[in-house]
Amino acid sequence: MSTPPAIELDSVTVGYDRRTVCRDVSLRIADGSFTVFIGPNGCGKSTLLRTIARVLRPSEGRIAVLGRDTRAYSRRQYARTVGLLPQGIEAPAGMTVTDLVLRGRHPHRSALSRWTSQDDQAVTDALTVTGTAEFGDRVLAELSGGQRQRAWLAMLLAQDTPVLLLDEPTTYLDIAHQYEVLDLLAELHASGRTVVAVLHDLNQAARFATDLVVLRDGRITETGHPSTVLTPDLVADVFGLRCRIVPDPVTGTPAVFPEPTRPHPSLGPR
Ligand SMILES: Nc1ncnc2c1ncn2[C@@H]1O[C@H](COP(=O)(O)OP(=O)(O)OP(=O)(O)O)[C@@H](O)[C@H]1O
Repeated sequence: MSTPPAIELDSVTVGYDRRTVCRDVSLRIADGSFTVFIGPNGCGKSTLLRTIARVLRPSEGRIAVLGRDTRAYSRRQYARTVGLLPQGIEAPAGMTVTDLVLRGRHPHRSALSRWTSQDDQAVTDALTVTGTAEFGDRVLAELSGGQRQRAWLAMLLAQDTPVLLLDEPTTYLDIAHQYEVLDLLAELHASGRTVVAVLHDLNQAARFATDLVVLRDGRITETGHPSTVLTPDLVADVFGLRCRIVPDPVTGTPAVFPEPTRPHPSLGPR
């Protein structure tokens, strides 16, 4: 029997109050893929990710995760299966990094169960790999944006789910920490997890994704491997940007170089 997709959307329509954002979206995200959603601001990337995470409820259509309708999961079962790193979340006042990461273990424990060595290990590992152990005792509100982002990522890792959804996980991070996080996601992907992320940087998307999903105006316009999807025509069409695409000298994946959007004296004649 073939493996079911990690995530399957069947004619999903979703939005806010009476405003529809994504209409009739169907998509299969392969189990074990590293899928990246790209598209212009406001096209519905976060909305779709939050719908998969069950934060938003589709008005039409259905979503299945690991072959099972998402409505059939209990809250706890879903939190053990799908982890979400949302955008712009606030932690409760006074919460420390370690408190936050401990919360990642909640779905794995019942009210009566004891804290196990497995819980301990998951928390320690999450703090270590995200480089947050050194400020584990500090209050989140007093950290820099990048430190806070890594703390939320540590919580997600402690949750230890087979499916990870990440909405712009590199926001606030300096370039070294961006690549550390992306390399960490690549490692999680290599260990068999399904990673689905929203990224704005097309070069990073092309470097890390096994599959790109291109959205525009709440609809999917293209899906596939970055080397076939990412073309100058697609970038012009979807983002309205003229560009050249050359192989990334490090990885050979497509790298996007924009043409100037207005005359720029320092560029000289070409
Ligand atoms: N809570 C909300 N209530 C009402 N409308 C919303 C809400 N959140 C988002 N929207 C609207 O839904 C549309 C899609 O937003 P969404 O955040 O999904 O886009 P996005 O592709 O993730 O954008 P960005 O790249 O700017 O993060 C936008 O027009 C936005 O204004």
